[in-house]
Formats: sequence, structure tokens, C-alpha cells
Amino acid sequence: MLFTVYQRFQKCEYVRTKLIKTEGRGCGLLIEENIKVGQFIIEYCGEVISSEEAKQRSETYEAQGLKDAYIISLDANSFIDATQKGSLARFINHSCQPNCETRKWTVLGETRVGIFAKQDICVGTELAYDYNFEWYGGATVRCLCGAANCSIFLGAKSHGFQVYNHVWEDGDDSCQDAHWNCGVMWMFEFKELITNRMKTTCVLFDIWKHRANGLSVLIFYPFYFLPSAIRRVYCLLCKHSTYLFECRYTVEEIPLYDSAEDEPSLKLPNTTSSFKSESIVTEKSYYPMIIDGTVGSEHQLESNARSVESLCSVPLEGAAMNTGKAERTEDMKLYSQDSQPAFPQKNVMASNIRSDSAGRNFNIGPGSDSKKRSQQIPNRRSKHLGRKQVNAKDVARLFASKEAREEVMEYEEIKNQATSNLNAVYDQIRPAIEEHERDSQDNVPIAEGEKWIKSECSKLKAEFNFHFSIVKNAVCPPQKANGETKPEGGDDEQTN
Ligand SMILES: C[S@@+](CC[C@H](N)C(=O)[O-])C[C@H]1O[C@@H](n2cnc3c(N)ncnc32)[C@H](O)[C@@H]1O
Repeated sequence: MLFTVYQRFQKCEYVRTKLIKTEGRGCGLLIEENIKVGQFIIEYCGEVISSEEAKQRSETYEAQGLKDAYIISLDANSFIDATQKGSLARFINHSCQPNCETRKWTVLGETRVGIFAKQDICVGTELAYDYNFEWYGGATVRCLCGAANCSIFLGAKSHGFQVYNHVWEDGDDSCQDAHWNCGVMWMFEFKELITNRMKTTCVLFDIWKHRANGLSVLIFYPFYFLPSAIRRVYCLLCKHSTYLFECRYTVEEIPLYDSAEDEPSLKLPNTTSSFKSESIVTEKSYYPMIIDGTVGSEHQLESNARSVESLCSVPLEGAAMNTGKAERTEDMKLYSQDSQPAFPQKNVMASNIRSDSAGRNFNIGPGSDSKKRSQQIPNRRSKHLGRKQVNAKDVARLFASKEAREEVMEYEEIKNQATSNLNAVYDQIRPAIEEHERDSQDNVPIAEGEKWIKSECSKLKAEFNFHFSIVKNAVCPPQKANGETKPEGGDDEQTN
């Protein structure tokens, strides 16, 4: 058997495989024949390079926007880079429940890495081995292996990842059950905050799988309202904290504050349906290797603006008969092209991964050191989306009813008040947000964040009421005093 493997390495005699396209993980490799446990499948070929070269190349690849990592470690000082040249083994994806593994072989005095079956594998099965990513900084890459024991992120098991992200460690007795309780406590706290006091529709939640006991913790947390800097879950019992990585959305437009900007702005998730959609929120500008999950969002914002436009172009009293050019001009006046504060690009994945043991995948980026990151913050540029704003005065003018006009103006006033309240609250918490680097946000009092959430929710509510009053008055104009206009069905009371 040993001899056979040796020969196979030498003669490049590999098991028959087929390249496939996977869901979300790029290409993958299928096996085209049944194989037995321990069987040699394929050699991981590529350029053998030094660790310095590996670091340099990885940074270059990241800068070039290459999402996939193809560098694996051979030993402490050398690596195999299959990015540009390599065998099909480079297409084998990672799994937390792998069916094959990497093994080192010495062939004619040379160390080589082979992929071997960990179990009997049937024809048509996708090959996957555990990358054992060693993460040492940068953004996180969601693992899509689908295994029951999935560690959620590539490299999540590595020490660097756990320390950096404050992941609860296995066997951390001090807060094992406390974290579950913590999740529940947060859940109720924020549920109450959102559903009873705020009455906001912007409810979102996070599911955090407890690493120690495997339970999923549901956390209701409107953290889009918080700057990324204070997006953490705190255990109220043991004060342990962790970042919230993943979030699910229930609304299409989610306000998000970017501390590089002066005012809150809008962020749209790349997907919108609650419970199913997901997105990983990290800082794009911090790291050069980026997947931009917000590209689609811009289109969405435009289409949202269009849908508001079409709602408001429901014929208004006094303007209903004016069709054609004149109406269009009037219609266009209803909006002012405010240049809204910048739109932070948050949906980004990248990882900086190194390895010091053989067969580990390797992907080096600029590192996680916070100095480097904070130096990059001033350069952050975000897009100005030019979100359309409804011009209350122009809209109100179109209503025949005085009552309707007054109502719209009244709601606009409330909306403006809520906006300036929010700005005032932000001015209070600005030092807490901006004086600390992301790594030391434990110091930001959560009460401050809650204050902000409250004001943000009030502003959203006021905005909603304002828009709603326009639509409502357009669709169901107030009845005239003489009772000329009656709602359908003859009800005396008007439905809002
Ligand atoms: C060695 S390449 C594997 C082949 C790659 N899928 C391709 O299309 O070229 C490693 C990269 O594939 C992706 N990948 C592999 N396994 C993954 C997984 N379980 N979940 C998400 N992405 C994965 C990651 O982008 C990773 O950096």
C-alpha cells in the first residue's frame, strides 16, 4: 500500500474527479469512482514558496480582490501556492465534517501533500477536507459546509479567531450556562424595547450558537442602529462579551450608522426576507480583500425610491385630472434630491489566515492590528446615494382638504423634531463611539446605545407616519364637511 501511494505520487495517478459548481462556495470537486478509506486521491500541487513569499502573495491576492485562498502550509517555513498553477486538488472545499484529509509524504526526499479518503466515499460525492484555517485577523468568511457541527466561520476554531472575536471557548466553565441565560435575558430586554416601547417595525434578531453547549441563542437586537463599534452581546451575568457577526433582516431599509460619517444613513441588506436571508457584517474598508454584499442594495434603494414615488403619484385631489407633462413636472417637484449622508459598505467578507502546521490553508491579509485599522478609517469612502426626500410643502399643496394639508405638515414637523433629537443623542455619545477603537468597545456603556436605539426608532416611526399620512390622504381623502364624499360601503367613519 505504501509503495503504491509512493508510486501514485510520482506518476500523478489520481482518482477520477470532476469539477462542479457549488452553491455559494465556488467550484468544488466530485469523486467519479467509489474509493476506500485511506485511499490516496490526489496530490495538492502548486508552487512551493517560503513563508515570506506566501505572506506577500496572499496580501497581493487580497488586494487584487481574490476571494479564494489556495495557499496551504507544507511545514513551518514553506507553503504550496496553487493559486496560479496547481492540480484539481485546489478546488476541494472545506468541511467541518470532512470525508478526506491532507497527509504529508516524502517522495524522493521531497515533502508533498496528498488528499486521502477519511472514509469510504461513493461515486458522485463532493470531496471536502478540514482546512484547519488559522485565522489571525481581518474579516470573517461564513462557512457553508452545512455540517451539523459547523464552526460557522472558516478559521473559527483557531486561537486568533477566538481571541479576536471573543468567542466563548469550549470548556469555559465560568460562563457556560450563563451565556444561554444571557441570550434569553437579552432577548426579553430587546423584545420589550422593540415591541412595547418602540413599536418599530425594524425588528431583527441574531442567532448565536453557543460553542460550549451547542444551543442556539436567539437575540433580539436592533443593532443596525448602533455603530459597528458597539455591536456586541454582553453577558449580563459574567460580563463576557462577543461580537454579533450575523444578522437576519425583517425590513428592507435598515438604518445603519457608520462612525466614519457624521449622521445616520441608510443601509440595505443584500437580501430582505426575514429568517431566510443573511448577511455578514464586517468592515469593508479595513481590509483590501472584499466581497461587496451591498452592490445589489443600491439598486434596491432606487427601486424603493421609485415605489414611494409611485405611491405618491396616486392622483391627489386637485391634481387628479392633470395628466401629461404638467403633472410630471409637478410630480417631480415632490422630491428634493437631498444628498444623504454616505452609505457605509458593510457587507464584506475576507479573512487573513495563516498556518503553522502542514496542510492548513493559508491566506494572509494585512492583519488585525488595530493601529493599522484605525489608520485606514480616515480614508474610508462611502457612496452618496442621493436619496429622494419628499418635499412636504409641495405635496401638501396638492391636497384639496385643509385638514389633509395640516396633517402632512404636522407629521413633517414631528419627523424633523425626531431627526434633531437623534442628532442630539448622537452628539452625546459621539465621544464614546469615536474615542475607542473597535477592539476596546467594552468601554462603551450599553445604556448609551439604548438611548440611541430609542431615538433612531422614534425617527423611523416619525418618518413612517409622515409618509403614511401622505399616502392615506391621497388614497382616502378626508370627507368634506357637507358629506359629499363618502367612503365606499357608506360607513361614516373613515378608515386609516
Ligand atoms: C482552496 S479554494 C477551494 C475552491 C474554491 N471553491 C474555488 O472555486 O476555487 C478555498 C476557497 O473556497 C471557498 N470555500 C471553501 N470551502 C468553503 C466553505 N465550506 N464555505 C465557504 N466557502 C468555502 C473559500 O472562499 C476558500 O477561500
